[in-house]
Amino acid sequence: MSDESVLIEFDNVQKVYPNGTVGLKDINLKIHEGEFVAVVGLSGAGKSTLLRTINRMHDITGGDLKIDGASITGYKGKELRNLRRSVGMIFQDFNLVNRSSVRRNVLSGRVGYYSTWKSSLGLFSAEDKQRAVDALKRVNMLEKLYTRVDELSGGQQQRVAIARALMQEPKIMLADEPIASLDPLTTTAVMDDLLGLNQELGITVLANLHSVSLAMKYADRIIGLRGGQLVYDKPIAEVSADDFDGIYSEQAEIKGGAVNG
Ligand SMILES: Nc1ncnc2c1ncn2[C@@H]1O[C@H](COP(=O)(O)OP(=O)(O)OP(=O)(O)O)[C@@H](O)[C@H]1O
Repeated sequence: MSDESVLIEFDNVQKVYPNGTVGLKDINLKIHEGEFVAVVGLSGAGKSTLLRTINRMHDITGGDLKIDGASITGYKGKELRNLRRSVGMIFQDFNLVNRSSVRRNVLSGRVGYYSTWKSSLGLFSAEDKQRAVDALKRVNMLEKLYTRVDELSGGQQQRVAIARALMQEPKIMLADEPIASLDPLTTTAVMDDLLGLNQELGITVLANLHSVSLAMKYADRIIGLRGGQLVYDKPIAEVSADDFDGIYSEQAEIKGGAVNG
């Protein structure tokens, strides 16, 4: 793929947490616009850390991270707000406001575009109210517009979280173990939603997944982490199931022994 289509670039990225734990080590990685990348690896491999450096939920401690060719490492104030608007994120535990309605939760995805006082009073424009309806339609949740979030199933809540992230009009969607709390049926619905926004809206998706078979079904590229290092990176056409036997058994071996993290 051409270098012009590089959207996210990790250049020798390091992340050491304040307590000394190494989260990421020498990561060199280019993600292209429109890719659906699955990040696999055992627990503690650094998958969440990798995702969270992209929206600066975690600051890196070495190297550089670029989005659209610009280093985001020193972003503050307006630049940081703009970065966070352009990067949507969903989480394993959904992170919704349970006692509020679906509509209110989805509209809250738009707060990055409002002054604090307007959003705290719920003064959203007609255009944004329509945007919320459209986002909910996309994930088949419009009928729940006025339902309280705590009356929804896990899968429905994750779909609301996707709609909320879509309100930001993101270029990038980070999905941190998006289906880890869901049953197989709702897993398919949520993964199909992510695939839809990748293929239909052109949003670049990075999803941390424990399931290799889901990674193979949905992603067009798989990267593997172990002990904070990038140990695997292949387009889906070149991936074989044996690769994962290798990666996971090797990981298990190393985790039991030499490598910290
Ligand atoms: N806030 C933190 N402070 C210190 N260490 C942390 C922090 N967050 C994560 N770590 C450590 O960094 C390493 C990578 O963690 P990370 O959560 O990125 O892994 P992961 O692959 O996403 O794991 P999981 O699948 O369990 O979520 C682990 O050793 C973890 O304990």
